[in-house]
Amino acid sequence: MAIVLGEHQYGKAENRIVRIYRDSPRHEIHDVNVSTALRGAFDPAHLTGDQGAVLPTDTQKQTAYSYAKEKGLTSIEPYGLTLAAHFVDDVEPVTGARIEIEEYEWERAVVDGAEHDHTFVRKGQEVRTAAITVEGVGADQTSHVIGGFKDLVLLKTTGSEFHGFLEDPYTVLEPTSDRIMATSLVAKWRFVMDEVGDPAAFDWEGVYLGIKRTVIEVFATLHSLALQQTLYEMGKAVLEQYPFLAEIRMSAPNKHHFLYDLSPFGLTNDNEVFNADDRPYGLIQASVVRDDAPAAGSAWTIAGGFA
Ligand SMILES: O=c1[nH]c(=O)c2[nH]c(=O)[nH]c2[nH]1
Repeated sequence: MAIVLGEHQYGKAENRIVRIYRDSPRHEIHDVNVSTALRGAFDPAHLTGDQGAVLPTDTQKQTAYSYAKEKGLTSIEPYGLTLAAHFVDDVEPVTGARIEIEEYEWERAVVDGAEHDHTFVRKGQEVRTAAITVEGVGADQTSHVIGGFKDLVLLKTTGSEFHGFLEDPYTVLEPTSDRIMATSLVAKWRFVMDEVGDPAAFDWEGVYLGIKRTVIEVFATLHSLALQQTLYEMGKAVLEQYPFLAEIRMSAPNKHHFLYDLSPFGLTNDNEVFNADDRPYGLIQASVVRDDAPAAGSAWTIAGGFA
């Protein structure tokens, strides 16, 4: 029996980078949280404490900030691709890099009925995400981009049913033909990089907004028989809209709203007053996949299963 070093990676987590474009009086803001992770032959650092191959996490941080200026930071996907490719291409021991990014959106403050040039109000909606993996060198190099969002909180007050489910001795849930449906949606979609083409010329912003719009439209307009059905229809609509997406993975907590019992007060409750239950929550997860899509390779892989 021998005890050996397993998979490992290292990097600087959660670099909170705010990039301002101030070339004109109308400033632009990009507010992101960037995590880097480098993979390669870093065994000596663990086994003997030899740092010869280790590019410090501090250097990774400095590079992430510097690239926000040097290479620009507008769309998070190409920024992540450039940063990941730099670590793999220019830092000898690095064979793979994964960059995870969250973006916090700001909207312009409105002053005297007009959008302000340099004052912003944080948007309370979803957080945009990206996970970029670059591996290998030269002609063997592969790049993966997963776009996404989390915390997109959606609620509809009708147009949702849940009945006809399997019942056993422990089933107490009443069927319903009219309920509130609410979730805080997480979605991640995988780009087919050959079809994206030049990342610098691709419309990352338009695609992001288009996916979000489609997801919201399906949630609103589909008369839902279960959150499972809603997820599938959302994913299908997104893949139909964008042929360069291979798959979409979604995680949807079912934020239960239970009708509150007002009968002790002699009141009827015709789907008007609910208790918004915090936990436990149903957790519905589904992926929707194009069956001829290229294999995912390491696009989703998190080394060592580290969270
Ligand atoms: O949309 C739903 N899907 C379920 O699987 C489920 N289970 C449950 O108790 N409520 C719901 N709602």
